[in-house]
Amino acid sequence: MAQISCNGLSLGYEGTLVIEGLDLQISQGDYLCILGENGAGKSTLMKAMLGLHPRTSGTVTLGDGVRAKDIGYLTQQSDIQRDFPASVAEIVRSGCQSRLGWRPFYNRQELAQVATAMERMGIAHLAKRCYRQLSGGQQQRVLLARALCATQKVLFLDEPVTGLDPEVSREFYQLLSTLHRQEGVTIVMISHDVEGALNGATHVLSIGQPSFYGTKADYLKTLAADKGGETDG
Ligand SMILES: Nc1ncnc2c1ncn2[C@@H]1O[C@H](COP(=O)(O)OP(=O)(O)OP(=O)(O)O)[C@@H](O)[C@H]1O
Repeated sequence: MAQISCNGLSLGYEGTLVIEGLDLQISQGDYLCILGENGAGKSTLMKAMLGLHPRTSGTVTLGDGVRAKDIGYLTQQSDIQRDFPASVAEIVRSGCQSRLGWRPFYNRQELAQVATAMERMGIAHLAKRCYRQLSGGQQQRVLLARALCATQKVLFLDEPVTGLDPEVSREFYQLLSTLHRQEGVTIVMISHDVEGALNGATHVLSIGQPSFYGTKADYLKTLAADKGGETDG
């Protein structure tokens, strides 16, 4: 059973459609890379799958025990977020917030989860540091640890390596691959860094021209065939 299914999904803003009739199925252990030009509708699709953007038509169905609040979401960072005056531990802890309900404090299990997430992301030593004083790569690790506190199942990442240098990006992809391979976390990532992002991916969705949805192996075959066509012609 799929964790997330989109059927005939169309999305837009004020009468303008950005995505039309999309069919998609994401299952446990998939690593889906979403590609497309600026403005193609990638972030809008991610928000719609999280229930944060209204559908124009079609359906988004969550299954296999996944609810929207079980999805860890690492959004594109704005300058205001980068400048947030909180400690690393506070930011990571806020990943548990959706489970707090009316409780005023985090429980022992949640605090243990926060500590584990920081260990796994290699940022435990930064716990008391102020978030806005960290480097871009450290900040992304903090946000990934935060997203991990929200989920053990599914991670959504919107352009997570934007602004990071190639070495730090590589480390970040390695962290994601470890979560994917060793812990079976489903990963859905939007990226403009096609080469880096495709490395660990199992599936590709390309929105716009050319559009594609399928396994990475089939995507690479399509690309090779297109290139062959170009040289033949
Ligand atoms: N709040 C909004 N109101 C109106 N139009 C919007 C709004 N947000 C996005 N759009 C438009 O919808 C289209 C899709 O935007 P979206 O952010 O989903 O694209 P994207 O593929 O994620 O782009 P990028 O790669 O630049 O992040 C764009 O043309 C954008 O201008």
